[in-house]
Amino acid sequence: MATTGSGKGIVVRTNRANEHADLHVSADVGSWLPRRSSHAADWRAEDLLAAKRGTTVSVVIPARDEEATVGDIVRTIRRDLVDGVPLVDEILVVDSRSQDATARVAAEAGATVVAQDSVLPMLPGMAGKGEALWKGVAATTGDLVVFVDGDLYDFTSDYVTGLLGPLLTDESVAYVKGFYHRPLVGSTGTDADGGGRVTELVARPLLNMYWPELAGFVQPLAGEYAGRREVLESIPFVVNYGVEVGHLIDILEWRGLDALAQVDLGKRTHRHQTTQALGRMSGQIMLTVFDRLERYGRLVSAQPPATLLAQFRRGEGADGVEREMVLTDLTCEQRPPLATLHTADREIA
Ligand SMILES: O=c1ccn([C@@H]2O[C@H](COP(=O)(O)OP(=O)(O)O)[C@@H](O)[C@H]2O)c(=O)[nH]1
Ligand SMILES: O=C(O)[C@@H](COP(=O)(O)O)O[C@H]1O[C@H](CO)[C@@H](O)[C@H](O)[C@H]1O
Repeated sequence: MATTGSGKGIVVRTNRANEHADLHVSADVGSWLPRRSSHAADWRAEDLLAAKRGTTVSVVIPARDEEATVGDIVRTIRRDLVDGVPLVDEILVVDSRSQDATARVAAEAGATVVAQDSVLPMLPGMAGKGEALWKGVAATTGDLVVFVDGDLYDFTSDYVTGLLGPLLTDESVAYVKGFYHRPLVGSTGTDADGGGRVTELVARPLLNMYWPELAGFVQPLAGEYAGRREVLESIPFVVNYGVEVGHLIDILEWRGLDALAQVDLGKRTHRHQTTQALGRMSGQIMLTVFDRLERYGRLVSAQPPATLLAQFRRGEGADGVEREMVLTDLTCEQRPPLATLHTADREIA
């Protein structure tokens, strides 16, 4: 493994599998990394309060069946950043068709709670994380919007201050992604860096192939990120798990790499989905990437990709296959930029 310093602090190692020892990311990525990467500890809440100067902040937490974790997340933000250092003006939990006590737990913890389908009710409701986020932007008013997943363990409020730092101190920054070490917590133990499976197996390779400008993002699918409202209301939201990759590509294409930043939030532990669920997530992300490849003219496919995913699991079988077949429609449904909705429609948000 060859090692070369980029001259900017990050150590670059070249994988032994390559004969070409002169591999390197683009000069744009090399200069973006030190300029637009920071650490949560760089952004103290007291300093950000001075920088706030009337800028309002909303935190949006998408939550589907998160009764076990959403309460602590809300309480921590309220304690530290509402009652403590008043950086946050609004905490909204979007109850995403939960079947458990998510709404009650979140409300008891001090959040405003909306049912996903009650926002913009004149529109037919849709399922998915991106739908919850889009409705969350519609139902809040903050100049800056911070997104925090509702399934986090060991959440600390410096996730929020870290994400707000670049936005409150540099008006040229439009959107900030968190990054972290991502343990994979299993029944037999924890793999310290085994999490982010869809990131490593699907999103990172695709983004490096077609948008190498984004190669510097340590966690392109991070569920913790923040943006300016005028940006978030000007881009479409993929209604499913394609929402994060869609945002990154759309903002890069619209505002350029320098409008994007990332902040090291330390470690992130969350509830993991099954491999089959991540298979469906992967399909949604791939269809979002293919949609953007066509949209931005980077690839023209002779035949559009199919959207039906067939998966197999133990169960009654037939035709010699002792498995159940599970079919999922992965269609990349999208919500339009909120700014394109008529004012009258918005007033019911
Ligand atoms: O239809 C959905 C799917 C997910 N989520 C929420 O979005 C966050 C991230 O989803 P999930 O944990 O399923 O994704 P992962 O982190 O495993 O990739 C969590 O707070 C979920 O409760 C949601 O609000 N609606
Ligand atoms: O990053 C990933 O590979 C996936 C799955 O994470 P794990 O393998 O369960 O740690 O998690 C992320 O992806 C989703 C799709 O973008 C986001 O919505 C989640 O917030 C994020 O946790």
